Amino acid sequence: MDEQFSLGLGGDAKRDPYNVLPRDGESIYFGRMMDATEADQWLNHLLDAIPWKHDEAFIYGRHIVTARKVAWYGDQCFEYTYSGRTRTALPWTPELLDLKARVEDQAGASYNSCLLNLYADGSQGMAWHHDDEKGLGENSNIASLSFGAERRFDFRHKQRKEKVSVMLEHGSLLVMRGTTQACWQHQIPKATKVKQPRVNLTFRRML
Ligand SMILES: O=C(O)CCC(=O)C(=O)O
Ligand SMILES: [Fe+2]
Repeated sequence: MDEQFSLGLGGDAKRDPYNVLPRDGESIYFGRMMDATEADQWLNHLLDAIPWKHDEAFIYGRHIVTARKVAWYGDQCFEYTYSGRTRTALPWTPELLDLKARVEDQAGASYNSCLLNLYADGSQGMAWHHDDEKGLGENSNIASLSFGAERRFDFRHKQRKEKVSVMLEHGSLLVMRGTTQACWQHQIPKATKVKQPRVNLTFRRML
């Protein structure tokens, strides 16, 4: 083929959004929402400005402290309880509202809360789970924005045990919707070669 007609996808080429899941739900990977320079600025801002804290939980009566750090933001004084602890959301900052508006624009949905996760390096991950906090309702729409180290995100079908994965790039967006949470679990596996931090924001709508 003539070179001028070949449209190969280069390293940074923009791909159309696609559904990562082969069945039973929609998890749309939009790829990068911004260029690397802007994504770097967001990563630095979030690392500095968010009051990161280890998450605590009571599981089978035992006090657990996670390696990963978290923060929770939302519309006025949201409270939610999981693993035996009640948390109160911090009020939105102008910067988080800016990110939220851009995510809502891409996702075509609106959100009123955000859980932020900080993985210091590849020794930290998140075990298999689905997001089903009581306040989320059925067929919840969750938008996941990632900055920093590229990490693999795995889905596992609850019945069929089938697995699919997507690499979450710096500045990228993944939107989980439809029956994703009902039919699939997800995880961030540990990745021992990764030495850089990663920040993830999951925008949600609490009822
Ligand atoms: O860090 C991620 O990409 C996943 C976060 C996640 O699954 C959650 O917060 O429920
Ligand atoms: Fe999750």
